[in-house]
Amino acid sequence: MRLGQHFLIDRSIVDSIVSHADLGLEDWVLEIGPGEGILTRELAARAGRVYAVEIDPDLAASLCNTAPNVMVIHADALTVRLPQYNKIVSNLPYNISSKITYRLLSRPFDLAVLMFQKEFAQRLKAEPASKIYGRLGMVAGFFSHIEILQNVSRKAFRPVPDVDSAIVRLRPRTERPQVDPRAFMRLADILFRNRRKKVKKGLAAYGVDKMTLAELDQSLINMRPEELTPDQVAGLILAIEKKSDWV
Ligand SMILES: C[S@@+](CC[C@H](N)C(=O)[O-])C[C@H]1O[C@@H](n2cnc3c(N)ncnc32)[C@H](O)[C@@H]1O
Repeated sequence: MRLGQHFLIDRSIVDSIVSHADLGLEDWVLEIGPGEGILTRELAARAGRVYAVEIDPDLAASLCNTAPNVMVIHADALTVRLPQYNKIVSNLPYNISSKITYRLLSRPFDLAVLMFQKEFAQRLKAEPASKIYGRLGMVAGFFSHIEILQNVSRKAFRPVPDVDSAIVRLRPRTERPQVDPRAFMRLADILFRNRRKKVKKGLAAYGVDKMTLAELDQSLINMRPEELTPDQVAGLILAIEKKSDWV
């Protein structure tokens, strides 16, 4: 389904998502893809504000009178200028899971409770060197602590999708190495475009010259991208910046 319109019908799942978000009146919540508003109404009852970003014009129009503290934004969540929020709570449209996750991870937030396709949630939380670890796991693991809270049967949605789901909680890693988020994203992207090659090949594509490459930790740069932890990648970026005046 093009817009990923599978609506939650199981109230116990709605209650679970909302309770894991630990909401209070001080919270401003971003909801991506409110749909018919089953989650939106519960968020509005607990949080100070809810920004609900919905791409479908009919659904957006029908949500407008949900509650006085719900601001409906009729737009594409991938491109719209996002409002200020501190928590993100959404049953996401699965067709944009990767792109929206990359977008949200690099922006400030206190807590996110999100529903993803189950396999996507597993890739998000994947450990380095595991079969399913890739760019997504590296980037998500750099920016956040990830918990898979609960698996959700496909029967909790109408129409019933072809896949099961999982509720995931993300908390920002305040202790992460201080590298430019855009630099991290770019290097992770380049490394996994060359995932069968050694890390040094990806670094060359990132723009690192031969002299700088020779000064980096050789055991790291001779590994494959999927063997590197997020912090080892961040360490490489810091070392490159230190050894060259190249930013
Ligand atoms: C999986 S449904 C979830 C609906 C609702 N939150 C629920 O739990 O019942 C995803 C929703 O996201 C909307 N959507 C899809 N792509 C979108 C985009 N790029 N930006 C904003 N909303 C989008 C769909 O129209 C749909 O209402």
